[in-house]
Amino acid sequence: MQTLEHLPDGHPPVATGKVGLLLVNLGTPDGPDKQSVKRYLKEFLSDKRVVEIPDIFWQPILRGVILNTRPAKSAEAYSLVWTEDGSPLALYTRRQAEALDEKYGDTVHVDWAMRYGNPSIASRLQALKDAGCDRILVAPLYPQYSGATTASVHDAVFDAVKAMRWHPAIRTLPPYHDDPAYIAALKSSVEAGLAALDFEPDAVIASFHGMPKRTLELGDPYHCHCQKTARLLSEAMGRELTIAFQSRFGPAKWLEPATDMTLEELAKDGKKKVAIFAPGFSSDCLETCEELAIRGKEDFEEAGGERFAYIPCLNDSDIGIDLLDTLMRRELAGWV
Ligand SMILES: C=CC1=C(C)c2cc3[nH]c(cc4nc(cc5[nH]c(cc1n2)c(C)c5CCC(=O)O)C(CCC(=O)O)=C4C)c(C)c3C=C
Ligand SMILES: [Fe+2]
Ligand SMILES: [Fe+2]
Repeated sequence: MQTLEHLPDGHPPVATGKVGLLLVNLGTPDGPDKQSVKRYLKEFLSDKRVVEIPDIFWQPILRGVILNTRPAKSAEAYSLVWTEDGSPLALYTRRQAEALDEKYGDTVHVDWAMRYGNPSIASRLQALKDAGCDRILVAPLYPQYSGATTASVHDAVFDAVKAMRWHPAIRTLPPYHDDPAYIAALKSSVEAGLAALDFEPDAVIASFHGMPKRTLELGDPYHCHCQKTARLLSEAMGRELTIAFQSRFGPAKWLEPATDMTLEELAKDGKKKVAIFAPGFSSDCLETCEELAIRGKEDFEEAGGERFAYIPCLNDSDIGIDLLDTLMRRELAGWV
């Protein structure tokens, strides 16, 4: 880090000359308890990018109904997947940042943040700034763009810099749903997962997080990005993939087919052995560890399925870190 020289009297010391990289994921509660989950859900579900209903209608439902019922149920689910080092999402995101920081040494200062909960985007951007980073690449770790995820991270970043007198230069990582490096990483990881099974699946399912169907009609590219990822991966692997959308929330219509219904239908159609993976999540999290690996398995077996395998996300595997490295180096070009 350089410190600006020849500052006039009274000017505070200025740290400058470094490049920062901030990995950002969705966010997770501080603990698997009802209060922590309630705090997290309140912040998450009050984001207008996530629930696009005017506050006058939505806040009474959120505060009067959802925050009095969902936290207990969700806390129970979180407690099933919580690790000694915290929530899986926070654990893998931190490890991804540490692995990249180790790779980049002094050239790039790497940190991580969560859109909701801790560590916040504002606090980590300020920490990078304080460490002398005047050029910062912000990387929302979502391969497929959606307003609810990628754009919401951008909102939080630009809200945070609004409070700064001297802005760092900011770059953001574009969606990488069709990037050959991403498709190749998924192919290697899924093929290794399949090769380790002691059965040949009748169906391989790519399960993406769902979104309200209305967002597609309003022009959000998320659904198209998911379809393209699945098509490119299927072509690269030379095998059919079944696409499905998980984690439906609320009464509105969501993208289809739903993962739980797909598992049930496959079992009923005689496809008794399945493998499932979640290409849209760069880290394992509640939605993969609990909803897919635990509940998905139960639902499939209850419907008559016999063998079920969950293939983990890229996380901080060598394949996963190499992918992040490729993506970040490209976006850092000219800065390092
Ligand atoms: C990967 C992309 C994601 C999209 C798109 C997305 C949209 C979306 N999610 C909700 C509601 C919930 N999601 C929850 C958890 C959750 N969601 C994502 C990712 C995407 N969400 C992740 C990575 C996680 C896991 C967080 C963790 O701590 O592990 C939850 C909270 C859990 C629960 O109570 O079930 C909710 C609620 C909406 C409404 C939405 C699109 C509008
Ligand atoms: Fe570093
Ligand atoms: Fe979600």
